[in-house]
Formats: sequence, C-alpha cells, structure tokens
Amino acid sequence: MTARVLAGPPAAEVLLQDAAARASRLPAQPSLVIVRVGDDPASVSYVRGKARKAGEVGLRGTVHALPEATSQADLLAVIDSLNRDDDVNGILVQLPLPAHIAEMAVLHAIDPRKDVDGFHPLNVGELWAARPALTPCTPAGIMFLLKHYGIAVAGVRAVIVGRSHLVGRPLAALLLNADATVTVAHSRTHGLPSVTREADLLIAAAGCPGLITPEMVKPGATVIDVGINRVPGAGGRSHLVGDVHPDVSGVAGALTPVPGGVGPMTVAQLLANTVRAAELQHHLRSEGAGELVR
Ligand SMILES: NC(=O)C1=CN([C@@H]2O[C@H](COP(=O)(O)OP(=O)(O)OC[C@H]3O[C@@H](n4cnc5c(N)ncnc54)[C@H](OP(=O)(O)O)[C@@H]3O)[C@@H](O)[C@H]2O)C=CC1
Ligand SMILES: Nc1nc(=O)c2c([nH]1)NC[C@@H]1CN(c3ccc(C(=O)N[C@@H](CCC(=O)O)C(=O)O)cc3)C=[N+]21
Repeated sequence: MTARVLAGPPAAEVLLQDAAARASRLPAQPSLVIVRVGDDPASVSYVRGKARKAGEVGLRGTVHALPEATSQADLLAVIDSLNRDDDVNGILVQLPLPAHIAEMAVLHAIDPRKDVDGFHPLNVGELWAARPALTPCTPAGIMFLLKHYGIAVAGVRAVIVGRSHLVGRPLAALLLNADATVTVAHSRTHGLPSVTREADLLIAAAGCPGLITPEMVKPGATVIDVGINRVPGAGGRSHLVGDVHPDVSGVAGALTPVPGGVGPMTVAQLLANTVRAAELQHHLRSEGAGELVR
C-alpha cells in the first residue's frame, strides 16, 4: 500500500481564495505587519514568503525588521505603536526571538484583536473554552487540510507528538473541539511507539527528522507531518525533511509531504486570520475573543 498524498497547495488555494474574496468586501485593504528581530536565515526566508503571499491575495504585507541587538523595551514600543495604528489589522512577531527578549512578555503585549498568531492568553483561553478566537496558524491550517481531504476527525483517536505553544497544544484543543479523542505525547512519554500505534490520526510535530518510523504507525492511519528540518544532503546542499520517515508511506493510509504539506497551509491560514482580524475590527463580525476587550 502507498499512502494517499495530502498535498498542501490545493487546499491552501481554497483557503486563500476565500480570504481574498472576503478581503475585497472590506472597506479598506487588510494589512499585516510581520516583526522580525535579527537575521536568522530561516526566519528571513519564511517572513519574506509570508509577505509575498499576502500581496498575491490582495492584502498589504509589511516586514518590520529590527536588529538582533534590539532591546525588549524597544520591541515593546514598536508593538505598542502597531497596536495603536488603525491601519494595521494583524501583527505577527516571528519566533524564535533573540535570547535576551522574553517571548511571553512580547506575545502578551499584542492587542488580542490583532493577534493573528493566536498566542495571546485571551485567544488561548477562548480556544480551550471552545469559543471563537484567533487560532494559531499551523493547527488551524491542519484542520482545514483534513476537512479539505474529507478526513474524519469526530470520534477518532488522535495522537499528537509535541506539546509546544506553537503547534501541539493548540492543535490538541482544536481536535478536541472537533470531537476527536486526543492524546498529546512529548519527549518524556514512556513507550512512544505503543502510543502512536493507537492513532487513527497521527500528527508529528517534534522537530526530529525521521522520528516516526513504520512500526509506530497503525496500518491505514492518516499521518500529518508538521516537522520542517533542514538536513545536510549530497553535494554539501541542505534539504528539508519532516519528522516522518519516508517508509511510513508504505503503512499509512494518507500522508502529508514535506515540503508542500502543512507549511503552505500555515501561510494561507495566517492570511485568513488577518482577514478575520480585519472583519472583527470593522465590526463586520461579532464573534471572536477580541470583542471581549476594551
Ligand atoms: N509546517 C509548519 O508550518 C510548521 C512547522 N514547524 C516545525 O514543526 C516542528 C515542531 O515545531 P515546534 O512545535 O515549534 O517545536 P518545539 O521544539 O517547540 O517543540 C517540540 C515538541 O516535540 C517534543 N519532542 C521533541 N523530541 C521528541 C521525541 N524524540 N519524542 C517525543 N517528543 C519529542 C518536545 O517535547 P518536550 O516538550 O518534552 O521538550 C516538544 O513538546 C519543527 O520541526 C518546526 O520546524 C513549526 C511550526 C510551523
Ligand atoms: N510567530 C510565528 N508564527 C509562526 O507561524 C511561525 C513562527 N513564528 N516561527 C517559525 C515557524 C515555522 N513556520 C513555517 C511556516 C511556513 C513554512 C513553509 O511554508 N514551508 C514550506 C517550505 C519552505 C522552504 O522551502 O523553506 C513547505 O513546507 O512546503 C514553514 C514553517 C511558521 N512559524
């Protein structure tokens, strides 16, 4: 058996077209500002990709690049001015931040109505309470991908490997809200293979190349590979691999590729979240955590 390939781009396209149509109905062009601190090459490349995609679907995407040595106070001042700027609908601070900046202090400073990453505690709390909120892009993008390919979530056993604030935790909330039976595994989990083998829906978000091997997968399961790992390849060139070993395609029923799987969904969802944030700010939509503040 060879697993069905769940390609990201066709599903992302549906999400992007919907975002573009909604953007065109707004009184002003939705605007996203991505704040980047330092020059980590992966961050530079992701941020550029996100801003370019924004332009393609009729959003204004701006990159606010700050030097590595920027102080926490200066970064907070930038966020404060973006919070106050009515022309800015969405704010994303690219992670990771340099070690001298407290990530939580920064994420808490973003106006929850502009928090297109869904990392502010207000949005996190609303998500876990199963109320409308701005929702982290990778998990929300995965839910859209599953829906697009007609993969059932209600009632199934879902196992997530990884418990980060970026991916594992919010995905657990979304799957639970969609009536899956959810297990979250991590680096301290005893007997990981016996846990993952229970999964009808297995999500690998650990950042470990090839972690998920065929004997860890229930035959016919859907496997979502979130991992983006740059590894050295032949001829001194590096390439991207996921957390799922390629041989898993012989056991799984369906599998997302890397690249071209979850990554494009993340970018599309970011733009959809920006349009949603703009709708909230223009009072065209009443539901969403942002309505609870101020
Ligand atoms: N495709 C996309 O759009 C995106 C891809 N990514 C990629 O997804 C991966 C995960 O990202 P992120 O969540 O930010 O990573 P983090 O490093 O923040 O979290 C990794 C999680 O995986 C767990 N883990 C690590 N090693 C193992 C192991 N051997 N067995 C079981 N669990 C393990 C960790 O456990 P513990 O908590 O115990 O340390 C932790 O909970 C990365 O490769 C990242 O590049 C991230 C965001 C978006
Ligand atoms: N505040 C914040 N929000 C994030 O959502 C966030 C972040 N910080 N920091 C880093 C991670 C990582 N991330 C990715 C997004 C898109 C691709 C993506 O488009 N990947 C392409 C390949 C890109 C390439 O070739 O390099 C693909 O998988 O096909 C990957 C990774 C978002 N993250």
